[in-house]
Amino acid sequence: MVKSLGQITDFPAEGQKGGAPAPNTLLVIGTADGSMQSLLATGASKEGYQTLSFSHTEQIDADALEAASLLFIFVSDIPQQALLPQVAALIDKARDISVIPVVGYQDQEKAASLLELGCADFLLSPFSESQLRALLRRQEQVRAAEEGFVTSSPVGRRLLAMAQRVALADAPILITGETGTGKELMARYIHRFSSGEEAPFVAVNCAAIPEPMLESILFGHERGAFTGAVTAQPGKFELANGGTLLLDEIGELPLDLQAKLLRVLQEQRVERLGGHKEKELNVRVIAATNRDLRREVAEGRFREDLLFRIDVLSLHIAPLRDRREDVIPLAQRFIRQYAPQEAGHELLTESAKRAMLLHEWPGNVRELENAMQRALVLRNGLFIQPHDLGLPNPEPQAPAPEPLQEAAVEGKAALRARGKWAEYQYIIDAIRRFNGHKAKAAKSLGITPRALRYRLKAMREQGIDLNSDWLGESQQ
Ligand SMILES: Nc1ncnc2c1ncn2[C@@H]1O[C@H](COP(=O)(O)OP(=O)(O)OP(=O)(O)O)[C@@H](O)[C@H]1O
Repeated sequence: MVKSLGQITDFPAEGQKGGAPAPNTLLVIGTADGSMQSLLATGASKEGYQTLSFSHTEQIDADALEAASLLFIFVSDIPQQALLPQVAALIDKARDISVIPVVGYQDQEKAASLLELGCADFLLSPFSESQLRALLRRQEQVRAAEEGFVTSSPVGRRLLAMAQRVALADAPILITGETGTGKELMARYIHRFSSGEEAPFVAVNCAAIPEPMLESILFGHERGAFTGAVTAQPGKFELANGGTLLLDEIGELPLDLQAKLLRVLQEQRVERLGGHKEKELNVRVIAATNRDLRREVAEGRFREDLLFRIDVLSLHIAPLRDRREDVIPLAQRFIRQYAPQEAGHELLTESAKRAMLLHEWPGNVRELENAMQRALVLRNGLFIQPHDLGLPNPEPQAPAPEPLQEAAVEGKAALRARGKWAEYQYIIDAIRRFNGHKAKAAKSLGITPRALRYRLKAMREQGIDLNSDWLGESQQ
C-alpha cells in the first residue's frame, strides 16, 4: 500500500483538455513534490502525452488503464519490503502498459530487480526534462517496433530487451534459431528500432538464389560485366545503404563469396562486378542462420574470420516448444490477422488450446501460423476445435485409472521427468481420473494438496481454463 497519499491531480496535455483519456496517456502513481509533478506534466505534454495522476494504484480506473500506454510510479513512497511485490502486482494489473518506476538515487540498486520484474525502463529522480523526454521517445520506438513481434514468455521478453540494446549498437548482428522461429521478423524489429520505418530494409535469402547469380545480386554489376548484363544493376548492399541488409541463411554462402563479403564488411565499401569505382556504405548488416556456424567452421564450410566478423552481437531465438507461453498469444494474433472481422471473439476452444500447448511445433511459429490459417478455413461454425488444427495427435487421451499407491510412486517420477506442459496435462488427467477430487488426485501424483493447489494456480496464470466442465472441478 502506498503511504502518504496525495490528491488526485490532472495535467491535461496541450490541446487535449478534458474528456476521456486520449491514446497517449501517461499514468502517474504516487506522490512527488510539486516541481517534479509539473516537470513531468510539461515534459510529457511536449511529447504529446496527457498525464493522469493518482495517489495510489487502487484509484486507477479501467478507462485510464485502457487508454494509457505508459505508467510511472514513484517508488519512494513504498516501504522497502513491499516494493517488489507491489510493483509486480501493478505490472500484472497494467498488462499492456509499460511500467516505469521513478527511483531515488538512494534506491538505485533496486533498479535491476525492478527491470527483472518486467518494468520497461526506470527513471532516476531527480531528472531533467530532456531525460524524461528521451525516455518517452525511447518507449515510443519500442512500442512501434514491438507491434510486429508477439511474445509474452519471459525468454521472449528478455530477447526483445536484448534486441533493443543490440539495435542501438553499431555492429553486425547474428540471429540464430530453428526454421520458422521468427529470425526475419526479429531482423525487421531491429531495423525499425535502429534505422526507423523510412530507411530501406533489404533481405537476401542466400539459399534461394542460384550460386552464379549471388555475387552480382549482392554486390551489383556494371553493364557488360558478364554475358547478359545488358544494364547496370546496383547490388543489395547498395540498395540497403542507409538502412539494413539481412543476409538470411548465411551458412549457405559459397566460400569464395564469403571472402568477398568479409572484405566488404571490413572496408564498408562495395565495388560492382565489372566496375572500377568503390562506393562507400553505411549499412547495418544482420546475418541469420539455422545452422551451427561453429560446426560449419570446424568442418571447413564457413570461414572463421567471417564468423568473427558477423558474430559480434548475437541473438538466439528459442524454439516455440521452449516458450510455450507464446503459443496462445501468437495464435490469437494470427486469428486477428486472418479473421479481422471476428476480432473480439475468443475463437479457440479450451481443448484446441490444450492441444496447441502440448504440440512440439517442429516448424515453430510458421507451423503455428499455418495451423491457424487452416483452422480458420476448416472450422465448422465459429469456434476452432482441436481437429481443425491438423496436428498429429490433437486430443491426447487421459490414461486409464490406476490404483492409488502405484500411481503415487510413478506419479512423482513422472512429474519430474516430463516437461512443464506435459506435467500440466498429467495433472489435468489425474484430476479428471478422480472426477475433480483434488485430494485424491494429489495423492496419485505423489504431491500434497497444497502443492497441487500451487500448480493449479500456476496453470491458471498460464491461461489454462480449469473451471470448465471438462475438468469436473467441483469437489475437493
Ligand atoms: N514473435 C512473432 N510474432 C508474430 N509473428 C511471428 C513471430 N515469430 C514469427 N512470426 C511469423 O512466423 C513466420 C515465420 O517467421 P520468419 O520468416 O521470421 O522465421 P525465420 O526464422 O526467418 O524462418 P526461416 O529460418 O525458415 O527463414 C512469419 O510469418 C512471421 O511473421
